[in-house]
Amino acid sequence: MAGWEAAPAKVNLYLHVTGRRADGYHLLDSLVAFAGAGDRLRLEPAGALSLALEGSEGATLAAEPDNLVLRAARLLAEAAGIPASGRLRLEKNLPVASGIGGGSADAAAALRLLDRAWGLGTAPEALAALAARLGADVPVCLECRATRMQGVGEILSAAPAMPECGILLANPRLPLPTPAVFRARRGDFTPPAVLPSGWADAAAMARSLAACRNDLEEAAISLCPPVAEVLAALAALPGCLLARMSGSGATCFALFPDAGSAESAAAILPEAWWRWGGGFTNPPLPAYSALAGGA
Ligand SMILES: C[C@@](CO)(OP(=O)(O)O)[C@H](O)COP(=O)(O)OP(=O)(O)OC[C@H]1O[C@@H](n2ccc(N)nc2=O)[C@H](O)[C@@H]1O
Ligand SMILES: Nc1ncnc2c1ncn2[C@@H]1O[C@H](COP(=O)(O)OP(=O)(O)O)[C@@H](O)[C@H]1O
Repeated sequence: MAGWEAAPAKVNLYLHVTGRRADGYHLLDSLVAFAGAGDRLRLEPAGALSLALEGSEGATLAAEPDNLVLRAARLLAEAAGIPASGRLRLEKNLPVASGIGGGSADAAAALRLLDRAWGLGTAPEALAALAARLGADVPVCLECRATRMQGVGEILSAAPAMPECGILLANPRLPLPTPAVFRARRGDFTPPAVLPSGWADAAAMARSLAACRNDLEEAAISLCPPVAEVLAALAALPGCLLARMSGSGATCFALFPDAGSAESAAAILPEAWWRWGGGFTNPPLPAYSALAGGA
């Protein structure tokens, strides 16, 4: 039986809203990276499909029938024409509804884990299509490594070569639902970013990213003013190279030269906040990659 499958936190290093589709969904351009922080998912042998929640944030999310992990499991089983089975255990460490895609990462982890455990060998493109049906962020979470995301999340391409870099995540423990933030957004659209093929070090990456923005930051602050306090606290940390909000918030991130300085800086932040400091995760996952040109 498979071990723990990692569901790392997704970080939008920049997020440009470039347009809007006729159905109301927003067109995005975003560089997405994955932090060492995350949830974990495990499958144990059992008959009927079930889900048990554990971990520091587990109590905030009931094992309701529409949990994204169960939806992913049922969708995969249905596509394969098999009954969904097994006892899933989700260790929930990421705050819920916080702009770091915990639910999307869990759904993607469920697709990877169950495809393997059920011996399905689903083609990467077919798995990515199932992922897109579960949420706009699930395809990029299936990749699980630094990726450029466009369209509403379905157009994925290789990220610039990422340097060694530390990342700190901080959330004021206030949930912020994604639809409300998109609804509150005002202003023009932003063109897609122009990115180099890679960065020599974290400082060069931060300088380049500083020319980009998160187009949802203003809307998130209007709905949840403490986001501005988190951003100010991060920007003031010694060694901080860039402070910005991730996704639709309320989690904000700060970049540091290395994982050790991000970890030390996290300890300075208020204990009442959810905070994490460390490095990025960038594993090669060729078996599940639907990126043009493969891994
Ligand atoms: C904003 C982003 C950036 O990575 O992240 P989060 O803040 O959610 O982590 C994502 O695009 C979110 O993806 P995801 O969380 O999967 O969104 P979904 O469940 O598909 O959509 C929730 C709702 O957000 C709005 N939505 C979402 C994505 C998009 N490109 N345009 C939208 O307008 C729609 O109102 C939709 O009904
Ligand atoms: N396994 C899950 N983890 C987190 N949220 C989930 C999960 N399953 C369903 N949800 C629902 O999805 C919504 C978005 O959750 P999440 O992915 O954490 O948000 P965000 O992408 O903003 O970080 C939550 O409000 C929650 O009710």
